[in-house]
Amino acid sequence: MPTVLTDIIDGVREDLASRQQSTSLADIQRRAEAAPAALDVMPRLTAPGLSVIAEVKRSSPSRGPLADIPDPAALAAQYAAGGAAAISVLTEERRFGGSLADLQAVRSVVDVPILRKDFLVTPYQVWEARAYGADLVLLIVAALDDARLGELLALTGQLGMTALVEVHDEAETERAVAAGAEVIGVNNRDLKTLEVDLGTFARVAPHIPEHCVTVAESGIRGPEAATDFARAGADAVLVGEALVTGGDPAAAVASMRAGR
Ligand SMILES: O=P(O)(O)OC[C@@H](O)[C@@H](O)c1c[nH]c2ccccc12
Repeated sequence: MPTVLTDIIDGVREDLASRQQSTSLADIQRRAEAAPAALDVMPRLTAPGLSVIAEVKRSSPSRGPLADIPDPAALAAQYAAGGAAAISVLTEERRFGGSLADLQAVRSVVDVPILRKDFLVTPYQVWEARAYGADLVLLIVAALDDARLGELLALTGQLGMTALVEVHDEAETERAVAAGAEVIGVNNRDLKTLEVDLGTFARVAPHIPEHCVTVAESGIRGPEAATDFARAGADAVLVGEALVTGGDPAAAVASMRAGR
């Protein structure tokens, strides 16, 4: 049955096919191997207090255009100044207005770990993430079967990166854990319908084992909400819209970190 998620992935696969025409897998692998080693995000995510993963996000299918962001590197530098544990850069073009050029631009100015936020369904995209300087990749359980999830998770580790494995319910959490996920993000937004239910995190988080890092994602408006998620078990929050639409991104990140 087609869902918003399958529609997005259809577009992602088309764009991927055209990139693969101009850059072979061997070429992208060479670039990945020549890139400086990936940064280890784990010490930052397991440090005491609430970590903030701050997102560079221009628009989204559910909310439409959010912010122009003519200079994603400047925004990322502000996030870093506010103490972001990692910076998420959307690279999906059609629905989120992102690009690999944004990832590259952010990489050139910050030395905090960077997450490639996209709909990764093939090994090529994982190599590509590393070639453009990513330290983490998003793997969405709802978009992958068990074999693919395991394959992409293993490749991510081989390339020295960390996977943020995204779930939305208990069954997906079990699949993520069985695949060996170490960092699990609970998305409050259902990617099949785009609806946000802020109660999702509190329902799903108890099913995440203690040894995993737990991230609350989507719909987090401010420091009070961040504190609520921390109390409900989040080690980190992933925030986009509230940071790109608020006045002072560095101060906004800092205030969310204070919520613990
Ligand atoms: O802008 P928000 O509501 O703060 O959400 C950020 C992030 O959680 C959201 O962008 C996101 C979570 N999972 C995703 C998967 C694909 C694209 C985007 C996302």
